[in-house]
Amino acid sequence: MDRSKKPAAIGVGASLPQPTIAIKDNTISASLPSGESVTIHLYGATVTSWKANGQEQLFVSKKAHLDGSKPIRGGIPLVFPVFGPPPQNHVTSPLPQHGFARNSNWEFLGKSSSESAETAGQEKADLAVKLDFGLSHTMLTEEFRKAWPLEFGLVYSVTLTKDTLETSLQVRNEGTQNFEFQVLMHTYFNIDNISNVRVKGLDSKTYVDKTRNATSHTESSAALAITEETDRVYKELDPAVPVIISSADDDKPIFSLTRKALTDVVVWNPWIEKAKGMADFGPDEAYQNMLCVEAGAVSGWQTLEAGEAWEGGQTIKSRL
Ligand SMILES: O=P(O)(O)OC[C@H]1O[C@H](O)[C@H](O)[C@@H](O)[C@@H]1O
Repeated sequence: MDRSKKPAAIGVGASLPQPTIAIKDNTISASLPSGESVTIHLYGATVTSWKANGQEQLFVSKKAHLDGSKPIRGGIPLVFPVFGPPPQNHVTSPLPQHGFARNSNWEFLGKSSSESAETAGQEKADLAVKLDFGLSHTMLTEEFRKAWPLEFGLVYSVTLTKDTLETSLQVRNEGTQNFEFQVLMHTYFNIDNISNVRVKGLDSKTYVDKTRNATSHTESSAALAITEETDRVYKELDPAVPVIISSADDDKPIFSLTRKALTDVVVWNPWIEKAKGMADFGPDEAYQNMLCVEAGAVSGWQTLEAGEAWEGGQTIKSRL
């Protein structure tokens, strides 16, 4: 990891309340003076808490392993360089499901804060704190390095503002040959009750239904209700158009999700039987309190030439 690229503090007004950072037990937390906070485990650079409007916005299973023995079941695990079970006869074939990023130890590169000059001292909405995390091929376990022997650098940035959480990933090819990758931000949203939410913004989009032998369909619902096991990869979405989790009662948005360079969106809920079957998912009925809406580039492969960089990300707005 090139440490000379550490982020610098920018535009910090000395007299204004500033974000605070706490580093404890392999987790990094940042809080804004207005009360919002975010926590990231270095294991997987997994965001495990995002509090806004006085409420936890992310779902984490009560049985999640937080000791680095297994990818964390909840929050925002980062999927890289392959989504799902790797295909056969591919460079990613020896890797586990969803790759190695979510089960590797990342390093904390530092934080930066910013506040727009026009609003400084008046409107705190623009105060932002950005935490950067790095993972490179030299940091992987020997097993993962053997399984994916390519030279890469990842910088994952988590930015908290009063109303949003942004996660973005930069992938650098530091080797001498091209490589292919997939990436996905596997966000587990915390919801009151699955029967009371709808997913909007998928209407007329083509999706692959992984619960029905990966068959292709076209979404006909403008407000998708989740009433059974759901595992769908929606393709070719305009990243600038939000996908919205809304309330079925009053149609108000609960979360909205815009993306950069991530044109696929996965919608996943394990429902009753699958939830029971996952040893790290609990309690069993918690499938009612979560919905994964995952921004990714997973239906094809991104090709990155030697020396080149790629960047993609998501911005989540909560309880608008
Ligand atoms: O159990 P995991 O490896 O964490 O995967 C959890 C889920 O991730 C994605 O949403 C996939 O589309 C699902 O097929 C998978 O079951």
